[in-house]
Amino acid sequence: MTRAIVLVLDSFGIGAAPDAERFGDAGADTLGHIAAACAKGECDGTGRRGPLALPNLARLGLFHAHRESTGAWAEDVEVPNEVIGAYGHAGEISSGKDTPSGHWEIAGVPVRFDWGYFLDREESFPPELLAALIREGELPGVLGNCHASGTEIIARFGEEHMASGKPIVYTSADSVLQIAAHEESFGLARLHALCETARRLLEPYNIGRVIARPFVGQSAADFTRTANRRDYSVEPPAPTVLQKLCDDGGEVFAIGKIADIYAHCGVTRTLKASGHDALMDATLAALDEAGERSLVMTNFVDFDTLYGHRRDVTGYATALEAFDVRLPELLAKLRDDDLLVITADHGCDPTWHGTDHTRERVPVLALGAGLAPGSLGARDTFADIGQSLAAHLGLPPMADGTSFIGFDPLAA
Ligand SMILES: O=P(O)(O)O[C@H]1O[C@H](CO)[C@@H](O)[C@H]1O
Ligand SMILES: [Mn+2]
Ligand SMILES: [Mn+2]
Repeated sequence: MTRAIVLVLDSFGIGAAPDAERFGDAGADTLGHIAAACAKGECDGTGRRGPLALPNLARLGLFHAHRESTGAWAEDVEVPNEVIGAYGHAGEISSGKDTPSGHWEIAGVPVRFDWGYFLDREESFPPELLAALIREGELPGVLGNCHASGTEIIARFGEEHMASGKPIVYTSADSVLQIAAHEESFGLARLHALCETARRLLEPYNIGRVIARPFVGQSAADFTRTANRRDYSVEPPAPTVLQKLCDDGGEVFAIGKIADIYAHCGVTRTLKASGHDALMDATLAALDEAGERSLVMTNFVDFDTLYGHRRDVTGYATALEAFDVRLPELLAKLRDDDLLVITADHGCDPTWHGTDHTRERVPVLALGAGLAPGSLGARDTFADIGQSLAAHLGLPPMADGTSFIGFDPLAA
């Protein structure tokens, strides 16, 4: 039985990338800075205490990979005597540090072109774009029109939005246009339709994603975003390993945001779930069903959305530890020739300035498929994962990446 399981811990970087300076991110280190905050007791509180405890990820080689990436052990973490996984750290060759670029590169298709960006922090969108959105969406106007953190902007404009019917349109350092609107007063279906209109109007602007950001609540004090977020991504620029597997008769189980991120290209089954426990449950259920030549791929989004962008170090540490506790359930389901890969799509250091992603190297933790425990070293591109998946699943080689299947750390 040849199957592959890829878990993307959204935003879990393990140290600044060599080109981080270009992004204003030199020195960023999502894992390292979370561990340092835990070591100082800054993350003690409800539910957790003390140094960052990730014993299961550690046995797969997480802390070893982080040390190879940064040159130093994460502060006060317990390093296991024995590592069972093949571990490495990978840099990104895609031009951006956004979610689609990271995921597509993981699947063997780096983004070499430059995305369009709305760079101005205020009055961010071209007037003609907003005019078309207002006209086609039959809107009384829009609010926002700036760079913002999504929770902060609904607190700032949510009440005015409910009173006026004007949706909140904002962006970030990513190639993205986001629309926040109240699920009840504006309507969820109407928000989704508006995002589809925006997706069409953005054709000339080369923007990666439109994101619908519905929320509920009555006032700034209690507005809450819901799980009905939807991402409208453009299609990957070339067939990913997901697509190649589908085209070759295999199955791809896309769990959580995965289907949206790949614009539904190369997906045979979509499983939605909200929250990391539900995402892990869906992953385990998919593994029970997945047959020969299946890929099960899950995005654990809360690391990024609830903690990284919110600069919530304690929340991030707590979520990592909760993920680690669930990991043995998944390991118990692996068959001998399954390949498990745990990785990330970019960083989002919760101690960093601003609220954007950080350009970082990501962990590549691999288990199974006859891989010997030990270091896979520094990988130049996330596409090494896609190339390895292609090799493992019996597909022709991808154009990018170097497979680590059969890599012998002792010979390297
Ligand atoms: O601040 P929120 O709305 O969570 O948005 C963040 O999430 C988007 C997708 O990762 C990014 O572009 C960033 O702006
Ligand atoms: Mn992401
Ligand atoms: Mn993000």
